[in-house]
Amino acid sequence: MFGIGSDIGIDLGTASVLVFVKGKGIVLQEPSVVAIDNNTNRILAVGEEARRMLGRTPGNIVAIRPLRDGVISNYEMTERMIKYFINKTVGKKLFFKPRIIVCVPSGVTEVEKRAVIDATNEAGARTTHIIEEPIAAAIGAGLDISQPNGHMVVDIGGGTCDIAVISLGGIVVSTSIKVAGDKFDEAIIRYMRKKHNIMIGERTAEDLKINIGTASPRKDEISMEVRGRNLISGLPVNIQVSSKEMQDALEEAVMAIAEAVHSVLERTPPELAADIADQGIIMTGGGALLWGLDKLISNRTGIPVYIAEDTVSCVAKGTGKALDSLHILEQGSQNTRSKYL
Ligand SMILES: Nc1ncnc2c1ncn2[C@@H]1O[C@H](COP(=O)(O)OP(=O)(O)OP(=O)(O)O)[C@@H](O)[C@H]1O
Repeated sequence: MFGIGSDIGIDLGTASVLVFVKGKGIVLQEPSVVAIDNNTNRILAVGEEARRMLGRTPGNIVAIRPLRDGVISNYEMTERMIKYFINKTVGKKLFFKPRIIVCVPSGVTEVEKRAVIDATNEAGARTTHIIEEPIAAAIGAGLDISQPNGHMVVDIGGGTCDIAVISLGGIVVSTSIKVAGDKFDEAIIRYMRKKHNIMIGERTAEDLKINIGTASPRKDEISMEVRGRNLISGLPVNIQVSSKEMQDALEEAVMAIAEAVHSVLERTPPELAADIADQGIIMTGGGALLWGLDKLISNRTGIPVYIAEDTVSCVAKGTGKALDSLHILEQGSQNTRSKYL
């Protein structure tokens, strides 16, 4: 539990929730999962505990991911999850209420933002501000976005890939596509079924992606052995998979991301495009670690691409850093402001 009144930043992600407390850093990182009893609608567990229950529960208990594909798919559960994580961080009895910034996926609507603000206020916040994911990612990557200078951020998470051009603290051009880490895993599962007649699970697909996944050709081919179930015999089998195969499996998904980056650049005002060409494109989020994705985007756009340091916690760190500028946010309209400056 933390210093009463400490300001808090929350990265409300599709895959996980990270909580940042001013002066302490990241204090909580848990999966965005809620387990409920279907009969009574009572919450049984949240976060890591709920994820451990996945696949190990009787029929009346279900584990829900309240945020899916970068949008809030279950309103009530999202509210309850936010309250749970805030209480876990600061405790229920607050003498001085904290100010809280919540970073929401970019696909979230104004109505959903309002719901997040209400839930956060109800959980004990003095004031709540919403910050958009690309802005938080840019701040977390160490960019000075307050200047009249164009930066391009490509944040690839689990559910969405958010591409934004930022200048003077605001988003000038952006897009969000539902092609990111989860879609890479699905593409690998489909490939294994079609090419090898083998069914593999999500965890195995993610292992393949992380270990031998490839977005642009590798000089030295690598391979990995995985276990799956043969769809014809129904029996478990081991199979050797190569990085070239992974490149084929992932081609469509990674090209969709490269095309989306290209289309945002086409819509970017010329002065800002020139700044980006000089400084390069910054990639953040776990999906940015896919081997060769930086090179693929660089080849498609002709602009150098850099992966941010500590890319997975960039958004949470950026939300935390934005706490230092709360006074600027508070000069704006209370509780509804979504711009950084
Ligand atoms: N080394 C790696 N190579 C490829 N992918 C990776 C690697 N490490 C993590 N990932 C992928 O990154 C994704 C999670 O990224 P991140 O934690 O940034 O998502 P999130 O912020 O919760 O999601 P969203 O931004 O969509 O709300 C997962 O799909 C995971 O498999």
